[in-house]
Amino acid sequence: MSTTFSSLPIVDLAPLQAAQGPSDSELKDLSTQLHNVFATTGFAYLVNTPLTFRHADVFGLALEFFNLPQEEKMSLAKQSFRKGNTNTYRGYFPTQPEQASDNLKEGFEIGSTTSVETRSNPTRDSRFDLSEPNVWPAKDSYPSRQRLENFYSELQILSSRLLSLLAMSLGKPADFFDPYLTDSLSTLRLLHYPPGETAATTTPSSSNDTYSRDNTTTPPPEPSDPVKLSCTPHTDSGILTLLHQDSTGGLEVQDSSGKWVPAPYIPESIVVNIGDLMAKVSGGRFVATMHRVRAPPASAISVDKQPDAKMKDADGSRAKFGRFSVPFFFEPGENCVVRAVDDDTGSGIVYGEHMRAKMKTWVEYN
Ligand SMILES: O=C(O)CCC(=O)C(=O)O
Ligand SMILES: [Fe+2]
Repeated sequence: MSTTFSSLPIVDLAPLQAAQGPSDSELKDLSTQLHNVFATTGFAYLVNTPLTFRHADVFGLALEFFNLPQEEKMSLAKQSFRKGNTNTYRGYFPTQPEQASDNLKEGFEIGSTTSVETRSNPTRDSRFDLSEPNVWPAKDSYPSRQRLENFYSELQILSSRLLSLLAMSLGKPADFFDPYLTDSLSTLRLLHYPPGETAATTTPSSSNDTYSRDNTTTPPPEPSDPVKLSCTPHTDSGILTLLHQDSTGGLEVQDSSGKWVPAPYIPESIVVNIGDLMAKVSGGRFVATMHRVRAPPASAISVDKQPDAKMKDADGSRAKFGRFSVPFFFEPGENCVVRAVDDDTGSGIVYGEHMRAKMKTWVEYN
């Protein structure tokens, strides 16, 4: 049950780093901790994760992409942004200030590196191919492709381990959700929020026009508290989200009373939250919490970015300014039938159909 809170809990994943693996009692303890945070705040920080990527590595990968010339980024744009392109689901999306002044972000998304041919029975329609291959800049423009793919794999493995712990916490065997992950559609997204002067002052939008797999819903009104947003209030739609945010700040999470609680930067931490799908699968025990991002101030340049040699601004790119974040949306396969763990009625929803229906309401696909 969602609760009030004034800060997010911290879950220490150090036991997952042990060479000999966690003990049974450590696993049980982690499972209970995760259950408790996801049943209350729905959001937590993870520290001492087993990832080999440090924050500087992660934001280096993002900066290298966003510092590419705009035309090169647009050559990777999804079809809804560049008609001649064939990629419908993976690739680049630019900021769209004319569509949503409270949703100012550019992004680059990749899915699994498993080739589509090896995937079982993808259901395609003419508009969106959820299993389409990734698109990439030329090798010498983006030498970090392999590292980004490795990062995706590490995040998928970590998410799977967390999902096993959640299965245990719901009274199921650790491998209960393994079938969900056949041909998983997880997405790794690099995000850049340009500095605040371009973001309009706004009361939070009631539009559903987020550029993402986010589920944007109407937040409670805040007439006395107009804020500049660059990511409009939403819940995420999948199983879990693992978020790397830089030190700019601005992420806020809504508690059950409607209050927005800051989720400030904690060095080397990952923010984790439950998506709509996992809230449903848990039979309502876990909560998919609303969150948003304040527009970064015009002066925003976080310490993570400063020492990087790639900061040179040859083409006038302003990518070094603003906020960077890297969410990983952990999602099941397209053909996965999703139902609540204790629901024996046989009903369920096919995840791919659910995603396609949702995408029709997102501005980037219309
Ligand atoms: O940039 C952030 O910190 C959050 C992004 C987010 O919530 C999303 O992309 O779903
Ligand atoms: Fe989100």
